[in-house]
Amino acid sequence: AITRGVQCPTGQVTSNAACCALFPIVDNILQAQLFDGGECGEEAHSALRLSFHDAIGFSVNGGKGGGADGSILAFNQTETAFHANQGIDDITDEQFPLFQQSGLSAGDFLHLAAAVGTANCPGAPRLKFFLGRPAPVAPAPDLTVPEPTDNVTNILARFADAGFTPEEAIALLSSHTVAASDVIDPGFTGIPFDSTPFTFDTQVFLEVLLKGSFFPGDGVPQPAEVASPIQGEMRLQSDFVLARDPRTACLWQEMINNQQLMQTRFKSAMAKMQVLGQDTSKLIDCSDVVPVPKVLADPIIKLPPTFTTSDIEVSCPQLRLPALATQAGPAITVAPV
Ligand code: HEM
Ligand SMILES: [Ca+2]
Repeated sequence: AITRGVQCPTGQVTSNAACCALFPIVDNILQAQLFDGGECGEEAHSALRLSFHDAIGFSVNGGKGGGADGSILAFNQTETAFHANQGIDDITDEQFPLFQQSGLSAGDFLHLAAAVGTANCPGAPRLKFFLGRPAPVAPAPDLTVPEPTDNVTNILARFADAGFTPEEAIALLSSHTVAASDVIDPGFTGIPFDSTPFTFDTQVFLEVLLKGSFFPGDGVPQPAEVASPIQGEMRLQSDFVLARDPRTACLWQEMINNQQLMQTRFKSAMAKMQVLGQDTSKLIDCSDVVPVPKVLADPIIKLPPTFTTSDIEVSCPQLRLPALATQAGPAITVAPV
């Protein structure tokens, strides 16, 4: 095979010499320090969420923020005070000194961190990374980040204003397969959104559609949540309504047990999101610095123990549900992450 590209002083091959500087940042700053040696843990999850909360501060109609520019990191005092960014100061606090050490712009550092953190989650697609975002000029204004109490009309309108179709919005929500809540339920942290918060599988699309009966933490329903199917799991109201609304139900349901579809759609929606508001003609494709995620040995998902297909609240009747087996054993409780 012909090797195209350049060999870096550190040994790796990349398409552009400008990308060589990123390998030591990926290995020594992101993987070794931020992600505890390459884990799909709390920091990887939060780095992915942060890329969304940064990028979505944008409007195709103008008048909002700079999009995927790192403003939430550079101007963290301002943006972390917004209600929708509650709890996100944990990850901006961790990233800020590492960003300063890296020599990258805030946007490049934050969006590289999201791509690398996601790559630590088995089953994830290998996200792209483009280098060269200028320093952000100002914080994003408040009220650009969707809230879990928002209705479907408002959520889709905000995504559309930022340039995303409903299909892309649902694709981006694949991220809730590696996610947990720290602030919805007062006094309880790390409450996962599906039973496999360390695996980038399609389990979340299934579990959000199952009949719900539990509230995690102290068991008191909060305004942002609705009953979940599994003890210890949280179901966001926004995920619940998006999974059932005629405008998005089929986009949601077709992800169930379709690892390939989820990966393809998530990868392309993330590629768009991570350069939102940027002049892409000035960016360099450094995607080959992103680690290759582990492939799932078995991407075929199962219903949680005791559930059957009749517990699925089918909301897209025109689409046939995949045949799913049920995991053996008694009802499970999911542990905090
Ligand atoms: C309708 C849009 C969305 C809403 C309403 C929403 C809401 C939330 C909420 C309330 C949390 C829990 C925060 C906490 O209690 O700590 C959360 C976590 C998370 N969200 Fe979203 N989200 C949305 C879209 C997205 C998108 C587009 C992404 C990424 C592309 C994303 C990635 C994540 C991740 C990875 C977490 C877990 C963070 C962690 O475990 O530390 N979300 N989301
Ligand atoms: Ca999962």
